Amino acid sequence: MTTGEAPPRQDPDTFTASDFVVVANRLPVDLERLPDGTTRWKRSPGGLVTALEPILRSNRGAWVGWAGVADADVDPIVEDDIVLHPVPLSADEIADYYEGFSNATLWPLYHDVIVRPEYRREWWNSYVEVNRRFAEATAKASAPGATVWIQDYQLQLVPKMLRMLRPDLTIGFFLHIPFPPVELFMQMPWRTEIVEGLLGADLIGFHLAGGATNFLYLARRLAGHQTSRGTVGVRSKLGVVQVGFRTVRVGAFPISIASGALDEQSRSRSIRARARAIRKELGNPAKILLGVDRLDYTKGIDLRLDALRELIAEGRVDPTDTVMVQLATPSRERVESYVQMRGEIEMVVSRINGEYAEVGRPVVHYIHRPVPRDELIAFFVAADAMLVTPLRDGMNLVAKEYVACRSDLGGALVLSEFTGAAEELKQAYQCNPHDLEDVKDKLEAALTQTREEGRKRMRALRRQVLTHDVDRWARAFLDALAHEGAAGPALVAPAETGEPN
Ligand SMILES: Nc1ncnc2c1ncn2[C@@H]1O[C@H](COP(=O)(O)OP(=O)(O)O)[C@@H](O)[C@H]1O
Ligand SMILES: O=P(O)(O)OC[C@H]1O[C@H](O[C@H]2O[C@H](CO)[C@@H](O)[C@H](O)[C@H]2O)[C@H](O)[C@@H](O)[C@@H]1O
Repeated sequence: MTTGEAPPRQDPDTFTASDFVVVANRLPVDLERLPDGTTRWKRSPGGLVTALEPILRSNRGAWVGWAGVADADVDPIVEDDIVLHPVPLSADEIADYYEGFSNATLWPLYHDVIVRPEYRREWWNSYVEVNRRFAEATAKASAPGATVWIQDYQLQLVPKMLRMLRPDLTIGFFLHIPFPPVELFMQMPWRTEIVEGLLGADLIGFHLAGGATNFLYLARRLAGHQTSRGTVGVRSKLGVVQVGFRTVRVGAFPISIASGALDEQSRSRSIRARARAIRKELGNPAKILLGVDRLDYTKGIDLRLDALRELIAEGRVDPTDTVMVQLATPSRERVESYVQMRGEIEMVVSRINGEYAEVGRPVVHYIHRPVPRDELIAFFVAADAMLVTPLRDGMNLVAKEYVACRSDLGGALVLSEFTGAAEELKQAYQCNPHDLEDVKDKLEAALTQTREEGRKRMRALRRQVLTHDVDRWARAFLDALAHEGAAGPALVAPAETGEPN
């Protein structure tokens, strides 16, 4: 999407309702207020936007979402054939619904309680109120019989609210973050409301089969519905929940990237030249390590830095010819756990540089701002090892982007077992991020692999990423959503809940 300038405005009374509507907390672009009082649009952060933007553009649909700043009273706009419907949020709602319930309650709870979730009633009330506003905006934006695809943990009540407003719609829901183990989900004071909110959809998608199975168990136990039993397949063998006369289907659909387009971009002469220039600017080190993340405590940025520091201290990595680049997009900067984590990461960066850098030759280059797309691709092409070490991550598109950019079969991917991507990218150097020795060993293995070993692994990784792109993900989900429920598997009554299977 073109950004940087004010997009054309559209009279709110003249836009037509759409047959295909995506609903997400954020629009694909954020409104930015400049010091001189003018505004402009810039690409919003995160993998959800990376994945969905190309899909919506090719389907000429509508996108309902927040413009990223408080009280943005913006009319619907059209850009690249997508109608954008901004949903306004007040400063209090940003604090309570977005920073509070979404990112200080749900986000840590669904990411294995890496930090302690806070359960506050005023945050929940705001979450309900904002979900209602999204449901109403979506009802207005949708043509009769339209297909609506609701995204992610910020909007888990919208499926039920929307169904009550518009029973004519076909409603899909996709969760981009992990769905937690049952025993963690049971902490949530509003657990039944959330399960029932999601069950307003016709199809509920997760990245992994495990999340779908956990949800089926909760639909029996908390909402008292009959469900199918047994494993859910990947892009196949959906689970079912019988909600009165409605059948809700539940499945695993691992998300991906526009890998073909990225592969092509990364082969361009200008990107190759920029990758060489980056190496030169870094002082022509023998090895470049790269991290690319939103600055989030789930991403394990601190532990990859700890691993590097210990490898240097043990003489296993030479700081005079190894450079690490950590690109970190600012994220959720007013949430306390994010403030604290930023301080900790910046301390480790300074510590490594304090101990091992020479004047003009830092060991770790840390850039705390988003990098333009072409520049990011050049970094992927330049990096000898890509470090993806989250403690928990729904998918992690960065891992797939790196692989898509390595048509030269160079480079090596170090990948945490606790990412969704690890289920598909088996030939990466997979590590347990809770075991620092394991992270160090895998990092060292990645840096010392033979050329042949590296090529073999990268070839296999590329086969996976190039054949399973974001189009295939969207097609699998939308085909399943369109499919008129054929006879499903046998159902289990709520009384027989048993253990999560
Ligand atoms: N510093 C950065 N500059 C530009 N883009 C970034 C940066 N960090 C991450 N991104 C992009 O944001 C997306 C992150 O997606 P993903 O890895 O799935 O994690 P998440 O959605 O949790 O942030 C990727 O498309 C990645 O290229
Ligand atoms: O909107 P923000 O609060 O700034 O956060 C950005 C996005 O982060 C999360 O991304 C997730 O989706 C990716 C694509 O499916 C997945 O690869 C990654 O593992 C997830 O963390 C969040 O889920 C989005 O809603 C946010 O927009």
